[in-house]
Amino acid sequence: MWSKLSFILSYTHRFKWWYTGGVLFLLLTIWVSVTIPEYVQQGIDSIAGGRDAGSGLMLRAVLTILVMSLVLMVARTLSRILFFIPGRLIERQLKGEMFRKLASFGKDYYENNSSGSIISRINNDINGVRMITGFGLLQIFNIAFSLSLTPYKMWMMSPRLTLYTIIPIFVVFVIVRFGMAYMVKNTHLRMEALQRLSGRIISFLSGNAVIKSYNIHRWAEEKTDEENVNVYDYGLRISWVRSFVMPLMGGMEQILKVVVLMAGGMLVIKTDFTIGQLTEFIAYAALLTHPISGLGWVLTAFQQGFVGISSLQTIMNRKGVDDDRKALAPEMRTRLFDNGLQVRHLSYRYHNDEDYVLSDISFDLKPGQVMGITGPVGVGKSTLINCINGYLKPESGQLWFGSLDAARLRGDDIRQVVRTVGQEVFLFSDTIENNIAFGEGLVPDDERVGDVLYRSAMADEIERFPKGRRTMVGEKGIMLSGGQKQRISLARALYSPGKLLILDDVFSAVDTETERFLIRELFKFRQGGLIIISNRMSVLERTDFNIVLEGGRLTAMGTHQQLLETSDFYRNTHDIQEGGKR
Ligand SMILES: Nc1ncnc2c1ncn2[C@@H]1O[C@H](COP(=O)(O)OP(=O)(O)OP(=O)(O)O)[C@@H](O)[C@H]1O
Repeated sequence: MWSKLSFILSYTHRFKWWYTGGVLFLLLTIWVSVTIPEYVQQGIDSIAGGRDAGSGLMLRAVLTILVMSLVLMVARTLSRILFFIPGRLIERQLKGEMFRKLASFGKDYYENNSSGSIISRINNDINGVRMITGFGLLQIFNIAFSLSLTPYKMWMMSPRLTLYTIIPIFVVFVIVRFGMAYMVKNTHLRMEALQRLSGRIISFLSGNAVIKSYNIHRWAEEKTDEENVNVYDYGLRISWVRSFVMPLMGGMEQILKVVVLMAGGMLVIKTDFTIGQLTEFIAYAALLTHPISGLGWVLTAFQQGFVGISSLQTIMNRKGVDDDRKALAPEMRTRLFDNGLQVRHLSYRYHNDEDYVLSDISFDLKPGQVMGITGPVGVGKSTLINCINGYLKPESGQLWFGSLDAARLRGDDIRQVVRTVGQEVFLFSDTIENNIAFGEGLVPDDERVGDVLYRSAMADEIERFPKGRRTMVGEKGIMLSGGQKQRISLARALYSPGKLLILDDVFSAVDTETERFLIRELFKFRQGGLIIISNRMSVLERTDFNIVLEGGRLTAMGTHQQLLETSDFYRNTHDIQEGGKR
């Protein structure tokens, strides 16, 4: 509870002057609201007093009510503005902070949380915080002021009549409380169902091509509908409560009026009360209904908001993969690969309870060298390069950049000098040139873009697009072929080169001629080191040396010629490919 309150306070205190202004205008609003009935009473009683005695008084009362109503309107509007804007600003800040935090998590977080559910949960949770810090706080002050001033005024007029009004208010409050508790439970269930639904929809939309090619629309629709029905069911329950509780509020105002009219009417008959006083009392009773219904709403909003806050806190308190690592000074960063890379007895497993994917791997890569990695499928080639580029964290002492232990380096420091073109290419829904140049400033450099497009063997193909390099690639690059996407991804790495370039099987989707061109260009212009994962001999025979991975172990290392003699896997692959050529 306290941690949640301090979470709210840590954001609200940044806007304390907004809230202070809001509270002052709210006080003015409530003071004017409870003062107007006094003038109504004066006006009515002056009418009852007859023309001579009353007309002047009545006119004065009417004018005062008019002025006060104007003040009320302005003060109420300002009080709302001063509470709502901080609520929205806090929502904006929180979304930014959450995005930064989520971006700092490693792969393990995303293995257990689908992006659909993360987005939906965060939106829901942050909405809850906005409700609390905006309308919620306004209501709390509103209720506190109204429930102290209005009953006081009523009590001063007639303690007995005040007690009569409390009974229906209490009954309705209890009903509202139970109704709201039921609503909170269902809102929570609905939120969870919505998260699952968003997760499914996102996954089905990204796998739309598979759904179409296997003609499994019905299966996807049924899966989606399962959750859709849940969202509908819970939503319906919430609507039922709303349809019952909200009219109850309106009803309560009428019940109160009847109670006050009956009990107060008796007082008027006994001449203990004037007609004006009775009208004033009825106005107060009506003023009470809103804060009481507001109380039911506030309790629910806070309960719901607190659930959201604890889920946000879980994310906020989770450490990013690099939180404990110190950033390198900029000059150290740029010289990170100056002494090459040393891998020493590297072993890696994804989870503590699983077998090692990589075992006891050692090799050196000097600046300027080209190294090939080859081996059967699933032996840990991508895992190895993800250890080198800092996405995965090897244990201390197993991977070094000169004298710097990679286990102590931040991933972004490593990736400033190590560029990777992976198997899975991601393109943003933007133009080709922006997809290439996004890492460096907002305006792509025409000449450099042209140069890297040529070196990635994309220049001719792009000329044929209607808008050339300004062609939009569509969601995730949908309008490009697999090979084109890979080469744009290569162009991206060449546009802002690091000191070590890693290519994970990027030649798999290109023809032999394009492959030859790409290799020639890569070797001609390479800066620093180059690691290429490939099983193609045309690539491996041109490197300085290659390593062969089998079953997570390094089974052979050497030049193309050496490996033909020492590695069975290498020789077999060579023979098969040579056989294919004949
Ligand atoms: N995030 C992960 N969590 C758990 N296991 C994983 C994860 N990623 C990969 N693996 C496992 O690690 C092993 C090696 O995978 P990796 O992708 O490194 O192989 P690879 O040699 O690059 O395969 P390919 O040639 O098919 O690209 C596989 O058995 C795979 O199932």
